[in-house]
Amino acid sequence: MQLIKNTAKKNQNVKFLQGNIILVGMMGAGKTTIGKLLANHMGKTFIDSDHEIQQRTGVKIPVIFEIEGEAGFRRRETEVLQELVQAENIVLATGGGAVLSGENRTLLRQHGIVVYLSASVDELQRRTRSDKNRPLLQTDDLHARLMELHAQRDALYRETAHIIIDSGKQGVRSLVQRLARKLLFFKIKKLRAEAVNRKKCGLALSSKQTLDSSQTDFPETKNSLYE
Ligand SMILES: Nc1ncnc2c1ncn2[C@@H]1O[C@H](COP(=O)(O)OP(=O)(O)O)[C@@H](O)[C@H]1O
Ligand SMILES: O=C(O)C1=C[C@@H](OP(=O)(O)O)[C@@H](O)[C@H](O)C1
Ligand SMILES: [Mg+2]
Repeated sequence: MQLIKNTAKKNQNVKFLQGNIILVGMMGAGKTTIGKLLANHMGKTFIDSDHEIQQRTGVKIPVIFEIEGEAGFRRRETEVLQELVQAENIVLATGGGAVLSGENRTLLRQHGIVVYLSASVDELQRRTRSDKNRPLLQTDDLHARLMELHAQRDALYRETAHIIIDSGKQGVRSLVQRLARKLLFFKIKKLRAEAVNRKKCGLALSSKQTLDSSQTDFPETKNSLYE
């Protein structure tokens, strides 16, 4: 009986949370790993922008960096993101540098709930130290490089995200469950804010019988679920 209740509740939540979820964060934050599990948990399709770029070019990311430089990779990344965000009901894992462009940041925020998976530099170092597929991390001093990238990017991830979650403190499965709960609360909060505003707009209309554009704008839900 409990199982039936739980399943019914999960199905309700799945329906309620239709739409895109977009993961941003540093290399090693877990965007690809958590993204796959989250998509499975929420009945969404998983897409990874790096994977997509590799599919389309037929080569691995280090080869793109070698031939076209980082600038060439960034052009491809923007192009692919513009296309991928048009999908519906996906979990999109972006590459760690996607937020470097203002154009990308706006695009991502407009097309889904953006989640910043944050982690300490020590944790990121543990997770990426033996990786050969991240050209920006092929250096003698991995810790210093990660510190530098984190200093450049942390504010951009925060600016882009609707939700921030620390990905460093627990196993991946409980992280996915915690994130799913946060997404649910975020949606509830957003709908409440919209309902309150509709009510306000209605009252303003009946008293003034006018409606200008500032009254129709719903409040930004920006960064409303920080830990
Ligand atoms: N929350 C986590 N806890 C422990 N290890 C993790 C976690 N998230 C990812 N990892 C591990 O870190 C490595 C990098 O993860 P990945 O998903 O590729 O990160 P990203 O796509 O953000 O660069 C992988 O080996 C993965 O298993
Ligand atoms: O942070 C970055 O600039 C990059 C992150 C990588 O993706 P992950 O964040 O999935 O490792 C990949 O897009 C490329 O190597 C550049
Ligand atoms: Mg990844």
